[in-house]
Parts: sequence; C-alpha cells; structure tokens
Amino acid sequence: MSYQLLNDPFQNKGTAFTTAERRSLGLEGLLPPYVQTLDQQTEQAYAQFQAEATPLAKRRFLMTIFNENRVLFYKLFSQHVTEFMPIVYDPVIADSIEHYSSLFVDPQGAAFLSIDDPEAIKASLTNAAAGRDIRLIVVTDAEGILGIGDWGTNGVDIAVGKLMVYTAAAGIDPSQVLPVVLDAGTNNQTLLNSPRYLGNRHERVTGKRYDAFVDQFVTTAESLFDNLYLHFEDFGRDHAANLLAKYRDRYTIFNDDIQGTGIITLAAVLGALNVSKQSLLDQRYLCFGAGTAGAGIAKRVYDEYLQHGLTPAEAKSHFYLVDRQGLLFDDDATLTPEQREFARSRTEFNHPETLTTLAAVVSAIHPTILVGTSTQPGTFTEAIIRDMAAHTERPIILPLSNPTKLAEASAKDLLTWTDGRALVATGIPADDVTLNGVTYQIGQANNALIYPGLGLGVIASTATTLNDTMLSAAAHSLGGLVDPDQPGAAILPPVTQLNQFSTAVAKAVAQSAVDQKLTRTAVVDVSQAIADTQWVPEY
Ligand SMILES: NC(=O)c1ccc[n+]([C@@H]2O[C@H](COP(=O)([O-])OP(=O)(O)OC[C@H]3O[C@@H](n4cnc5c(N)ncnc54)[C@H](O)[C@@H]3O)[C@@H](O)[C@H]2O)c1
Ligand SMILES: O=C(O)C[C@H](O)C(=O)O
Ligand SMILES: [Mn+2]
Repeated sequence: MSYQLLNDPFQNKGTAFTTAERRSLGLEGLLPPYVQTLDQQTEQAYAQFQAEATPLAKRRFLMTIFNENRVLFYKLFSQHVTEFMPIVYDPVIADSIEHYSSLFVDPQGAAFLSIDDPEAIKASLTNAAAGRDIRLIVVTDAEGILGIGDWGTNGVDIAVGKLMVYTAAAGIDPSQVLPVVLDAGTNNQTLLNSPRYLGNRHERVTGKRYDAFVDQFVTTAESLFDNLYLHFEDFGRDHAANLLAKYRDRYTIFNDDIQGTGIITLAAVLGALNVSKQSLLDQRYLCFGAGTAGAGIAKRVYDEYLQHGLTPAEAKSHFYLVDRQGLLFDDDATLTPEQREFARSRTEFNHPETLTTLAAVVSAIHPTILVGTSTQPGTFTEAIIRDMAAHTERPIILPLSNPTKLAEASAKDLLTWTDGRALVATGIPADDVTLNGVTYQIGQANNALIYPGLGLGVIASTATTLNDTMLSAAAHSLGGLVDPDQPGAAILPPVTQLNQFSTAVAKAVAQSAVDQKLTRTAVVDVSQAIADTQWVPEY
C-alpha cells in the first residue's frame, strides 16, 4: 500500500511528504528523514539534469522524474520551458523514438493497442485510464513520425511527448490525459530485424482490417470517456486526412499535422506580412512536399483567401504545390485528393514538362512564400533561394521539416543568402542570427506553439466540435504579440511566452465555440472557464 503510493506518479511527492503525511500514510521509514519543499526538489533535479552529458541522457533523466512524480516534473518544466522543450519534445524526441525499444524502462502510462488483439481495446483503455476522468487522448499509429517515417510501437513516445507539452504550455491536467499507440505492424525493416523491438513483428496491416481497428479504437474511446478531445498525431499520408474527414463531424477530434500545422503556419505568414506590410492578396504560395502537413497548411491559407472575399478559383490561383514529381498538374492520376484541389493546368505554362524540380518551379513562378514540408534536408539551396529573393523584397521562407537533420535549410543560411531580407520561421528551435549588425530572432513554426492552447480552449468551453471557424480564430489570436517594427523581429511569438499565448489562443477558441453555440454546457465567462480548467503543479 505505502509503496503503491510512492509508485503512483499522480500522488507521489517523494521527499516532500511531510512528517505528518508519512505517519498517516504508512510511509515512515520509507524515505530519508529530511523533508524537502517542492522548490528544493526542483532545484536539486535541475542540477542533476544539467550534469547529464548528452541531450538524450537529459531527456532520459527527465523521464524518470515524469514516471515518478508528475508535480515535480511539471514544476521543473514550467521553470525551464525554453530549455526543456527541445529535450522533452522535438528534436530530441526523435532520437528517443528511434531507440525506444532498446532504451525501454517504463510504459509511461500509455495504452498499447494491437491490431492482433482488437478484442482487448476496451480492457486496455480501461486499464490505462485506471478510473481517471480522461478528457484528452493523443493517439498515433506511428506511420509518419515527424519526418523520420514508420517507427511502429516506438512511436508511443510522440503521444507521450505531445501530451507533456499540453500540460507545460497550457496547464492541461496531466491526470486527465492518455497517450495511445495503435500498433498495426511496421514496415521499418530495422525494427522487424531487431531482437529488441517491442512491437508487433509483422508488416503494417492496411485496408479493411486497419480501418476496423482504428474505428474500434475511436468508438470505444468515445463511449468510455465522455467529453473526450481526441488528437491524432503522425499517421501516414494515406490515412491522416481520411480519418479526419471520417470522424470530424461525429466527434471532437483534431489532426495536429493537418490542422495544428495549418494554423501555426498561417499565423507565421500573417506575422510575416505584418512585418513586410504586404497583403496576402499579392502573394504567390509554393508548397514543397505536399503531404499531410503541406496540403493541410495550403488548405488553411486558402481558407484565409476565401475570408478576404475571393472565389475558390481566385484563391486557388495563388497556390503551387510541388511534390516528388515536380509541380502538381491536374492530369496526374497519382495525386491525393488534398493535392488535387490545388493542381495546376499544363496549359498555364509554355514548357510544363520542364517543371519537375523545385529549382525549375521557383524560376518559373517566382513565389513570394516558400513552405517546406518535404522531409528532404538541404533542398532550399542557395541558388534556389537567391532566385526567389531576386523577385521579391521580403521572401517568406518556412523550412518546417523536423527533426533538425531533415530541415530544408537553416535560418542562418536563409538570412545570409538574402542579406537579411528573408522572413523566416523554422520547425525546430533556431538560435538568433546576427548579420550586418542586426540580430534576427527566429520564430518557431511548430504546431506545439498552438495545439496546447487550442486544446485548452476546446476542453474549457466543452466544445462539441472543432470547426474551421475555431481554427481560424486560433491562427489570428497570435497576431499582435510581436512588435513588427523592431529590426530583426520574429514572425511568431517566442517560446519563452508559450504559457501566455497558449491562454490567448484558448480564449479565442473558446469564445468562438461559445459564439457559435457549440458548447455542451453553458459558458458564461470564457476566461474563468479557462482558469478553472488549468492545472497548476503544486502539492
Ligand atoms: N513544423 C511543424 O509543426 C510540422 C508539423 C507537421 C509536419 N512537419 C514536418 O513536415 C514533414 C512532412 O510531414 P508530413 O506529415 O506531411 O509527411 P508526409 O509523408 O505526409 O508528407 C511528405 C511529403 O513530401 C513529399 N516528398 C518526399 N520527398 C520529396 C522530394 N524529394 N521532393 C518533393 N517532395 C517530396 C512526399 O511525397 C509527401 O507528399 C516532416 O518532416 C514533419 O516533421 C512539421
Ligand atoms: O512534432 C513536431 O515537432 C511537429 C509536427 O507534429 C511534426 O510531425 O513534425
Ligand atoms: Mn506530427
């Protein structure tokens, strides 16, 4: 019984159990005698964190605290948000996922669901919830983890990591969340060949059996947990958009790679136009890597054009999508439905057959906005960027592929090649760049800057759905937080202010749900509802 308490991360206080608590809870003799405060514990843990040699070792140390004591973990995280984000989350989380099976120590409270045992879904979710009131699930099938591909059961870490950011950034109660991995097999040969791999050792199951497995998970989770907000993460290109379309009208669901990335990138574009004092209507938008994220962002920016009063055809005329085959044309039978929306006609160009590379397309259309979601490192080359920058005063360039090793370009190179004219945001955190006496701050266009606030707004308002109006409200809520006239101003607010702007995003989203009468219960005061929902790491 006493040990059970010490092993329960939601109840354990470790050395902070007071003498009276130790006596009443049967913990006498189970802890060293000195009673620490939470502040003393965090200070001590931070010193241990600093003593770890590598980023992965630092992450592993933090995970031991997470496994043992959630209050301590989140207190520490909240005191060092900017320093911990890249360790707990992207990019170090990618290393953690690649080595998950061989480094395994603890299941971290996740639910592991197997396509080979769908009958166990209900029991598994019930066991993992352990009687808690689950309000938020992050689920992955790990087919498209960041840009590193298929990682099978190892991908559970992205669900755990995304949830940690929900709590650190927006104060979502960590006892009300559940990470879930759907193990449908893996096509990653390294995993299949590894004797240490902890997932199902067979190829991915697709088709009807896959659809039925996901459906059984969704319907079971929705019936077990009232008021559930269901966040989909890192599904593969063949499934992500389909699942969103299938369930978004029935349940309160969210696809982070499509919608989260869409709104943070729209916010970055709006922030950049705020700096350059240009109009969206004068932009030519080029997406490089038109997959889940690329098409999701294009759709969100396209909706913004519609809001400016353009017809669908007028709005689409601003967009050019490039994938492996080059510029996407409407006579291409291999296009995804999301790509087809933005495909161009060959008759628009004199030599359409030459438009098979990014360089050729940039040179032909002279984009003013270039968004990279291709997973192809270094593809925004000096020649391409110089060509783009020769035709626009303030090129907006967003290399968004994660983790660091997959970025299309670095912020430093982009600013150097454009003499500081580029308006840049990157997927992973980037250091300031000093060039010709100006220090440029680099915004982070990562959905982590927006999905926590979005989720808080949905949960606090008891929204019954997440629609495009709410998503648009989220994107617009980040405006006005940066002084655009400051030389070198970032186009997105800094991670140091993550907590403040998560609340701003939550308010905008919750207000939108209330205005649209889409809440389960009546919400009188949105700010109060948000404050009441937020959890604070204190004993
Ligand atoms: N910054 C963020 O918040 C954020 C959010 C989501 C995704 N991403 C990143 O975006 C990248 C893509 O993620 P996704 O979920 O869209 O994956 P995805 O597999 O759905 O899409 C990748 C697309 O790139 C295309 N591609 C591959 N090689 C190419 C090449 N040589 N030239 C042109 N196109 C090529 C693929 O065909 C595919 O359409 C990942 O690196 C991911 O980390 C970033
Ligand atoms: O996880 C991230 O860092 C952002 C995004 O969801 C991605 O898939 O890259
Ligand atoms: Mn993702």
